[in-house]
Amino acid sequence: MDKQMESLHSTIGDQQQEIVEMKRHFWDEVSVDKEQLFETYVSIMQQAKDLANYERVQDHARRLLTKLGKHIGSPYFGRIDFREEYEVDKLPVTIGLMSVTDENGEHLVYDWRTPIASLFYDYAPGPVRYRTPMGIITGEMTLKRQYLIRSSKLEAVFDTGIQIGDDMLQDMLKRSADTKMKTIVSTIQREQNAIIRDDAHEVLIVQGAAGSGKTSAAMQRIAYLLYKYRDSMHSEQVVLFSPNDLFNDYVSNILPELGESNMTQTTFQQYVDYRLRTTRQIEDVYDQAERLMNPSSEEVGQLERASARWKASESFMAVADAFVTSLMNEGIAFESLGTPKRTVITEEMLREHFYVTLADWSLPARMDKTREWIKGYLKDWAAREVKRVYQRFLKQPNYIGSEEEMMQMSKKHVSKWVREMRRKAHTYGFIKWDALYEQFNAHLPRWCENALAAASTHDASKQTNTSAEKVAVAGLTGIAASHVDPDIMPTASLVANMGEHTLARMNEGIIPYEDASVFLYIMESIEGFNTFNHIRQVVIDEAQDYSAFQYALLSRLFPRSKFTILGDWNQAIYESNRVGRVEMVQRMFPERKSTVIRLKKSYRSTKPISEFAHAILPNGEPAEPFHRDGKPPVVHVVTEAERPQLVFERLQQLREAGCQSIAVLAKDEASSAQVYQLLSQQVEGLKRVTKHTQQFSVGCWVIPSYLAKGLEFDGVIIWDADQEHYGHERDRKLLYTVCTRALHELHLYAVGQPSPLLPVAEMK
Ligand SMILES: Nc1ncnc2c1ncn2[C@@H]1O[C@H](COP(=O)(O)OP(=O)(O)OP(=O)(O)O)[C@@H](O)[C@H]1O
Repeated sequence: MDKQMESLHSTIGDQQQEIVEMKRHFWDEVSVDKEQLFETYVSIMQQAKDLANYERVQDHARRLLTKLGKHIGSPYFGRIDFREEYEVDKLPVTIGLMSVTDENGEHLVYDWRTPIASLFYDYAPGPVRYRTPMGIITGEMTLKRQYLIRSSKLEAVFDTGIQIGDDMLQDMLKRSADTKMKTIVSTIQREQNAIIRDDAHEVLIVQGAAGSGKTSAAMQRIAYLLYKYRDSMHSEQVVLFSPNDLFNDYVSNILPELGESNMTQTTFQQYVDYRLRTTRQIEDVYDQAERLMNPSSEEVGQLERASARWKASESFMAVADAFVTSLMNEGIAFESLGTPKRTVITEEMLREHFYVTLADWSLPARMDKTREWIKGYLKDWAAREVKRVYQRFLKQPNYIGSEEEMMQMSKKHVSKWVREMRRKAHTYGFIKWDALYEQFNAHLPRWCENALAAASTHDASKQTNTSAEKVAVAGLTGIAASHVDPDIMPTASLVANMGEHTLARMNEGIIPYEDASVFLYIMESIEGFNTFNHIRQVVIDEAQDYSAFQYALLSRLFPRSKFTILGDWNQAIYESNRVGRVEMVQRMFPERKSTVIRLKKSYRSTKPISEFAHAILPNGEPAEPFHRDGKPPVVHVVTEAERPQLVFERLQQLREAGCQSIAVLAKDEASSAQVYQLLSQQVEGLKRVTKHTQQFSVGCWVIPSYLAKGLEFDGVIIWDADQEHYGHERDRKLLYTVCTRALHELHLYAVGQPSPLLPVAEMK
């Protein structure tokens, strides 16, 4: 690698000299002589081509140099000796973060993503097989060895068995939590490797316990896919949907560290904000969480929680479908188009065109055709209007100028309004979208009845095996209708209350979070679904936080993409998504081949912390903790007055014990602000995370519980693990989520009675 870097340095240096020379003499050959015009042209083109070539080579050399520089301190981490069937000689295969070849092109180190390297992750010494583009290769692995090399120093060597050595993993897991996620390439576990290299499924769903390496596996998977399909797939064709900007920042280093460019990172909220045609403010998931945690009354809380739950479900999707189906015949509120003084196209004209002229077309086709009709109408209108304005100008004595100028002025005057109206038509501004969603809520019980009726038609058609059209009657997609569960349909009066409550929120100028995706789904069902065809791979992290509507939208948004979906339904802390299940996610991609992989082992926390956290969820998915010793979690029962001082002392103690990142987790935003105020005087460098925080640094942080999702800290202090804050059954998953953020130490503080959801722990 040293030799290669040296040679690259000199190539870059020599070429740089060449480029400077070429640029300096670029114009020397240029002749102004007309006779030599053609020769001049050829010479310039040739030079430009050479220059571009040099620059391309330079660019490549520079990138390679950076890569070599990055990996030279730790050029490999594994070795296997492999003897192919019917061969005599063993091939030693050294594995690292990048392939390195000698001057003859022979591999010195194999990239961890090469087919042969998969043996390292999948097998113990013995008979083995691996898949290559040419077919399956079988043979015997006679040695499997791991190296720990840091800063060009060999620190340890292990010969290992089935799993990638526990010693190595212990060493990795003992380290401190960083502000950025770590790569796990040298210790990828077999079941994680299956996720990383899966190529057979269009939708890969991973359900894994907290800390089981879902996010890590997904990141290495992207690096793997970018390597495998390097000729046809680029990083900008990969999109990551993550919970927030902070999380985006946390994982943003992985791909560059693995030598790839970063993918596009976004949040679903950003898409909704960009796309939803509303003048109201769209609530985000965090404001929703705050609202549901702190309702104005118990009654409102019950209603809002039920509403949020129901509005995320497939059953409710059937209700939205029923509403959209009804709009085929009537009900869309139109917005007239015109100038400030005159209406040009009235609501009535639009209604007539949409519901009579285009009655036989689908809704998206009607939208498109109405838009075109408006544009045509405006063209005729503009011609008439220009004449009218021109006549008016002619009659006005204070306008002076030639007839030509007057005509120009008239055209300019009219085209300003035409442009404005065309823009409105283009963005479907001829529909009163907010009014439409209000109408949906005003008659919610009616759409529920329609949905139930459609569902029974659907069931009947299924039983009698009648035509596909009948199934489609059940809803636009047919997916939702088949999963209408009459048992979870709220009663008619509750439904009416929910509708009214949403209307009241809309009157206050807000679209509640649980409604935003429903509204968008209705809007896109009418307009036609928006699509991004060039995207090849979509990764959805914290998948349990997405509703049926969000999946339905995402699957249509990326029609040509494969999906990697990672979630832990044990961490479904948002009320609006508790109905979500892995099976529901599969149903949302009916035409794509999908599979579910379960990760059962959790790596993040020490064994005592993992066991403590899992005992909070006795009915959750089972998880086996990786065996790493540590101190058991402690529940501290304290008085309110002494808590700040005790937590301060705990922070000091954790810092002295070597914890570099420590989080004090308070349940909601208000208490997190209060804790920050109480502690910031004493704790030097204390920082606070809010939903607007975009970046993370090592140190002590105060964080509202729900914002700690996906992150990890050396030490975690839970400020309010008491009956008052975590007293309800509905708080169980949140409590589990916050406890599983800790790598090495977990301390819970309770004023008065500790939370009844906690397992019996050491109390102080
Ligand atoms: N094979 C591995 N080798 C080394 N460390 C690993 C491995 N798998 C997971 N880890 C570590 O375990 C921790 C948890 O991983 P990660 O955040 O990917 O899990 P997760 O399943 O996404 O967790 P959560 O759902 O709780 O957010 C990280 O510190 C990660 O580096």
